[in-house]
Amino acid sequence: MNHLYPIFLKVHELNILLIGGGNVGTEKLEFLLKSSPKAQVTAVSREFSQSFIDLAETTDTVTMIEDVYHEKYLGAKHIVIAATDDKAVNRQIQDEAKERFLLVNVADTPDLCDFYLGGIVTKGNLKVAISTNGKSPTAAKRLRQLLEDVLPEELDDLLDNLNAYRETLKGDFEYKVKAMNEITEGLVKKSS
Ligand SMILES: C[C@@]1(CC(=O)O)C2=NC(=C\c3[nH]c(c(CCC(=O)O)c3CC(=O)O)Cc3[nH]c(c(CC(=O)O)c3CCC(=O)O)/C=C3\N/C(=C\2)[C@@H](CCC(=O)O)[C@]3(C)CC(=O)O)/[C@H]1CCC(=O)O
Ligand SMILES: NC(=O)c1ccc[n+]([C@@H]2O[C@H](COP(=O)([O-])OP(=O)(O)OC[C@H]3O[C@@H](n4cnc5c(N)ncnc54)[C@H](O)[C@@H]3O)[C@@H](O)[C@H]2O)c1
Repeated sequence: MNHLYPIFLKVHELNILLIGGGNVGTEKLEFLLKSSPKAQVTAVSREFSQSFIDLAETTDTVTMIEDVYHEKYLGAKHIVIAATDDKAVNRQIQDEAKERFLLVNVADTPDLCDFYLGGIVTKGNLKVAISTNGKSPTAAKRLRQLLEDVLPEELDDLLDNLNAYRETLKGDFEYKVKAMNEITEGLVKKSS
């Protein structure tokens, strides 16, 4: 069964705690910033790899704290991502985050995750998130690459135009739904 429910988080307005500044931590930060360049991230790690530091320094929204994990770092956070190479520490982070009802992701350990990070395609205002329910992150990556390639950049113009048209509609809600459905009908019509 696939029980996952995708949501689109405004991570520039939420506080994320990322623990572990090595290979996996860098990968998670890279994909986070690629999609959300102003993501508010506090990174705590015993030590940070040079690639993590280089990446973190590309934005002023990532703060690095060189320290071992302590539960005090969970304070004032909404979301936690554990990416240390110490399984016991990752488990401790998960336990202590759950006690505080925080949403937690233990990178690369599906059983300990409240949510998965997905493959993400951005075309202006359009955002497509991809998950394989944890079955194959590589397939999520390949699908992301495929969709990045086939979804035209013009999609964003289309969304802008539809938004402008929607603003011109004067009728009630029902009228607007009908008008929007009519004008977008061609998007899903199969040519015979
Ligand atoms: C999508 C993406 C987003 C991101 O990272 O932001 C992402 N993993 C990516 C790449 C990737 N990760 C790994 C490989 C090496 C190949 C391989 O091992 O398969 C590659 C491919 C590569 O790097 O080429 C290693 C790996 N990952 C997980 C496990 C454990 C397991 O599967 O049991 C292992 C084995 C660890 C080990 O061997 O010990 C688990 C998870 N990885 C997820 C997300 C979540 C499920 C997403 C879904 O539902 O599909 C989940 C469940 C939890 C999480 O981490 O959130 C990102 C692609 C971004 C992009 O390119 O667009
Ligand atoms: N590198 C990969 O591509 C990969 C692939 C699959 C699985 N994994 C697994 O993922 C885990 C992380 O791998 P990695 O390559 O990122 O390791 P890494 O050694 O590059 O990074 C681990 C980071 O965690 C930090 N750390 C360790 N204990 C800490 C603590 N108590 N508090 C704060 N920070 C702490 C270290 O300082 C380091 O920066 C490992 O268990 C590894 O086996 C890695």
